[in-house]
Amino acid sequence: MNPQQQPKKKTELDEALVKCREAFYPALAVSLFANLLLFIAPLYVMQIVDRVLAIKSVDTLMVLSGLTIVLALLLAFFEFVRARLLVRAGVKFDMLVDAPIFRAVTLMSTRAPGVAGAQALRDLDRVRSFITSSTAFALLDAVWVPVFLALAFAFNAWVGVVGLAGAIAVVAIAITNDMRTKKTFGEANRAALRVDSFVGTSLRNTDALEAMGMLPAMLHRWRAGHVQAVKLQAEIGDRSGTLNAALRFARYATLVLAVAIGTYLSIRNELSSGGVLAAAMVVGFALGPIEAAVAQWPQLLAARAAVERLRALLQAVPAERPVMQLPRPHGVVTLSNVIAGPPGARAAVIKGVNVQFQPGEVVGIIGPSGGGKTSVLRVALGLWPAASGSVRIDGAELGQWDTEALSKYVGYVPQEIELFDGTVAENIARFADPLEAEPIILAARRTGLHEAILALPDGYNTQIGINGAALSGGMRQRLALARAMYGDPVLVILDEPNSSLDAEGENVLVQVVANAKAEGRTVIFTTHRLQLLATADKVLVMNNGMAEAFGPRDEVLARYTRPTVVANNQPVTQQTEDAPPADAAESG
Ligand SMILES: Nc1ncnc2c1ncn2[C@@H]1O[C@H](COP(=O)(O)OP(=O)(O)OP(=O)(O)O)[C@@H](O)[C@H]1O
Repeated sequence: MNPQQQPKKKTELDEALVKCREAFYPALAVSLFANLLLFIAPLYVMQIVDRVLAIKSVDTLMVLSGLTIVLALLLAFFEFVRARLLVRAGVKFDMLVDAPIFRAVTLMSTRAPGVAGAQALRDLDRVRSFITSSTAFALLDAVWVPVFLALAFAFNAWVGVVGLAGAIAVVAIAITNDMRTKKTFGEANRAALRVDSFVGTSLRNTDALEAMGMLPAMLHRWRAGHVQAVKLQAEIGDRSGTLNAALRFARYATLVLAVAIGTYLSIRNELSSGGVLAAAMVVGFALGPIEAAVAQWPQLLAARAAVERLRALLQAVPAERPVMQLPRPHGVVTLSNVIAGPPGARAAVIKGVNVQFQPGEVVGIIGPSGGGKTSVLRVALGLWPAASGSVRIDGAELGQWDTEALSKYVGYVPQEIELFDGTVAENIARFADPLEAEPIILAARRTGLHEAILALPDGYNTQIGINGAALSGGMRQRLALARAMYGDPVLVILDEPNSSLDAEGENVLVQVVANAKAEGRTVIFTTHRLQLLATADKVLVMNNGMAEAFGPRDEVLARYTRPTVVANNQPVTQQTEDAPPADAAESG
């Protein structure tokens, strides 16, 4: 159904990030305490070297060591609390965005089929694990680096200068690296996504791949993309290796400088021997978090890219505006001057369609392949938004309807049957929770499936496999029909519902359509076969995205065909030679 478009501004992701940030503040505070406690070690070393060794007091050694161990325990406690806070922040983030992302992924894949869905769910995992990762810890620590540098200055001005110079060197290395890697990183990401998408579509069509020996050609094509992705990853790996080497050098050089300066000051009696050791430790601690944060930079970039992709996804499929609940529709469907196409496409596929379908009316849509039959159904369902004109149900534009509420009154059998991994009952009931036996059995009976389902190994509880793999093509189509007839569908839309049906199945379908009509439902179907078309009150001929003809069945068909007589005495028609848009003349 038609999601209400909102201006591209804040998404649920941004709101979740703000909430997540709030959860970060306590973690940040705990980080400060944890980092301050780190400074116990240099102080301890200084006391030991300068005092304990000088006075040779075992008691002082024991007291100082005991105290330091207690403080180390406190440090461990802070680390423990911080880890828990971050894990909770990650879970909170996930909980806030998982439903909107799943919704966006689902809607996006009906509009632009591909594997963007799998990628988005992986991105969600990536962002959540980033929040709880050692990278997030390093970043939290890095925030306090200025405080440690200030402490280093307080300890000794020269030690502070060395620490500051080291920090500046590390940050400069990181910035240079970021500037050099950013482009390659983006390219590597896009290449990996292209390969993912290719694998996703190929794996869906493995029968054709294997049966027609397309595997080597596909392997060749996959490899080309894969090799490019691997090369780019290797390039990033190389640069990351250089970065780490440069970082290590900067850190060692800074430490050596700190010791050298400390020793020089010690020679001039401005610093004690313990002070020299402590100075090296203070500088090490001040640089540690920056170095860790810089080393984890690729993870940060990957998480940032994932956030951007998720944000773009949520902007493409914005949340619905809450709308007022409307009463059960009667099923009047009106398309007024509708121009539409797949989301994002420049050219219109439906080019100005004006039709109205009434409750209790059966409309058959015919026309040449590519004429726009499926597309007009997609527009009527709101799967494709109207670029101009309007689509109304009972006079209210699709946007005025609550999508979920309206969907209950819609039964749809798509051209490519989509069933979901679960039981027969779950699929008929559209995965309603809890499942109610009565409407499920009613839908099965309406479509003549009840007995066939009972004959399955587990009856209604039979697992049908991914996309109904465990069922025959005809059974899949009939199950999809039962799902469409589940509940109280006011609008029944069937896109070539008989393409996989045998004669018996087709008879059932004709009966289902007749019953739906008798119950006052609006039935719209596309077909290439005559038997089903005979049930239509009206015929819409779609050609080149336009409604070429719309009116009572016989009137419309007469424009394209000349009467003929067939064995079963059905009023059947044949194509005329001059006007052949409707391939409905193929015999069923
Ligand atoms: N997702 C899409 N993206 C771009 N173009 C599309 C998309 N879906 C359909 N089209 C184009 O819209 C036109 C109408 O397609 P549509 O599937 O509606 O035809 P149809 O009449 O149902 O054909 P058929 O009888 O073969 O199913 C075609 O030219 C098709 O290429």
